[in-house]
Amino acid sequence: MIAVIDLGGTNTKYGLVESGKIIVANSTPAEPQDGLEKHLNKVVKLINDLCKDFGKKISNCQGIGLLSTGTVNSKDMLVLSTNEKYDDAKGFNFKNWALEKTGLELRIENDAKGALLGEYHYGAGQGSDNVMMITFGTGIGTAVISEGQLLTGSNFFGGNLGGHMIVKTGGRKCTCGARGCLEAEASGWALPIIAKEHPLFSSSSLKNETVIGFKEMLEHAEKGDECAIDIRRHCFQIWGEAIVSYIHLFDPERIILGGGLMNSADLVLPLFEKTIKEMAWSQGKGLQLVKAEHPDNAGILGAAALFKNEDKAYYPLTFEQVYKPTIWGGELLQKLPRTLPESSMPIGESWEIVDRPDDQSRVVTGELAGKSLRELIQSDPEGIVGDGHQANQPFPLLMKIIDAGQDLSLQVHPDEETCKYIEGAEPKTEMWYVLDHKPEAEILTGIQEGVSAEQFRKSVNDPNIKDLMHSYTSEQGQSFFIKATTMHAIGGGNLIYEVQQNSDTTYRVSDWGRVDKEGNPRELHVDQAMACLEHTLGNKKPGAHRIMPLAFTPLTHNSELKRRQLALCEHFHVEEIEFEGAITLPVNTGTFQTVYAVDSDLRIECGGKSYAVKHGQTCLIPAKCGECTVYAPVKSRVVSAKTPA
Ligand SMILES: O=P(O)(O)OC[C@H]1O[C@@H](O)[C@@H](O)[C@@H](O)[C@@H]1O
Repeated sequence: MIAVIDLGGTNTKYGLVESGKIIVANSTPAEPQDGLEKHLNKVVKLINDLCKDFGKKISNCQGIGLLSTGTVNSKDMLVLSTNEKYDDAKGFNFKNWALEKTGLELRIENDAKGALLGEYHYGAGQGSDNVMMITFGTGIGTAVISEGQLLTGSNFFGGNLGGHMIVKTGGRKCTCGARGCLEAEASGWALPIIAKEHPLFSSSSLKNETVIGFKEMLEHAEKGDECAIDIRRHCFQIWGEAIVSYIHLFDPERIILGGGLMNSADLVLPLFEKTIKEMAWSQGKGLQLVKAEHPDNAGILGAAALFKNEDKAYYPLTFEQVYKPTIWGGELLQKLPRTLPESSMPIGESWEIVDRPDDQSRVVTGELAGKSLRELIQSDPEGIVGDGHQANQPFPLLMKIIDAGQDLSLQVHPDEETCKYIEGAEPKTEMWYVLDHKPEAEILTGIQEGVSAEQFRKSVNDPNIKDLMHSYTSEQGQSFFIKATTMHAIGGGNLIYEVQQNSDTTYRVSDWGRVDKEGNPRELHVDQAMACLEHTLGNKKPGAHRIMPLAFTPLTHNSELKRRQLALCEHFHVEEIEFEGAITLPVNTGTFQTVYAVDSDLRIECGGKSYAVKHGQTCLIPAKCGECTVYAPVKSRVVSAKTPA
């Protein structure tokens, strides 16, 4: 979502835009007399009020897109001159103001260029890369896009000052200081002057009008008023000739016409077309003359389009796996359609999504291929992870597949509280989803009720310590919630999908007497484990946190779609979705979401493109990704994880 401000001469428009759609827009009178900063602060407050309706704050936006009258240096975010509006805009540090006031990045552009950007991306300019826009309003604004780029020039007014093209040598004095500019000879602000100076004005019906604008001039001419007819002839001649000059200068494929004059488009367009035919090079062959599609809101859309480049980069991301050989690794992973690396020890873990100092997921497909998850988060934390995420914060979760050829150690992970007392410890709550298992494979989780911490510690070298634990026979599709400080061990013969807090802290109490080829045992961490345990047992919290499979709950009329919640805690929300055909994932939830393909290859459609997710692969849908539809050719399950709302 982008906050937008269009500082006009009379009114300031403001609003919220998401993916080229105006969510809400409003306007407030411009107050140049009170100074720019005061006015901008007021507008920020108004935008914040709009955000509240969506349960958000302005700081949740991706940035502020701002349009200003006058010449705008869009590289350094400065207004260079305003031509009599908001004198104090010149030299004002818009960038710092936005950062201090809202914490947001700001982009700024001239208003006529902004309106063209709006039409180019979301309106009458779509499909052409050589477009000019002319806005006939109080003044006459122009902007040019040539080969897909906004024309800038050496002083940022390239293509922008079409209203100040001199059309009459030694003509009327213009607001810009020159004489005979198009604006001075035929614009909204010049019309009353032109009328009053006209020799027939004293006998004209225009004399009775309090305001003489395009509308009045055209109406009176239509009724046969001689003075209005002559002014109309004069204006159309000048405008038509100016357009011919623009065609000769910029060679556009399409000219978009906007502003108040276009309320009479049916009259105006044929007259312009006639002049072009008579006077333009090659009679303007192939040139399209069109009316603006967003007469009132092109600026609002264009201000948001200043962030468009960042907007469009996201799509469902798949990553290279990071493999971890372990002493207990197995061979169930080999059943998945993937090539495993050669290794002297069997692969125990496949890290599917990871952002840790020593291990990084790297994107495999699309224009972000090769980028690490860290790089992506650093450049757009909220776009990848979700609202409020900071660039220096790691991805909150870690997803793994654990291939247990043998029993893993009997172990425990610390929680936030225990980590305060153990240097370097990181909290780790995890959940498991049994993907596959050998017959008789087991899971141990939770110490039996009534067993004291002391009794447990005395048994750490006893092979029968298993008897002090709850044990479960593995079942495909079964899930376990392993809250930090819960003692557990994954038994040999299990293939497990794990969603966990981003941590690598494990305290082993027993490795079942296992040694490596050289006869060395792995390190144990009994003291630290007991510190975690005492916390649990001391508080007499239940030891086991197994989540029994819940009854399937159909959520839609489509009885083919079944969802069940696997784990819901402060760190993650994991669910299993079973479906055949297509499901559309919710968009703009303020968080990323991951999709693991449990049973078959999947296809995800996003932004008109199709992305493959192989059976056994995890796909990350960034927070600011567009709408995604997941297709499964046959009845399939996915395990989807996200951070809770
Ligand atoms: O310490 P070992 O036995 O290698 O087991 C370590 C593994 O334990 C599992 O229960 C999970 O928590 C994994 O995330 C972890 O990597």
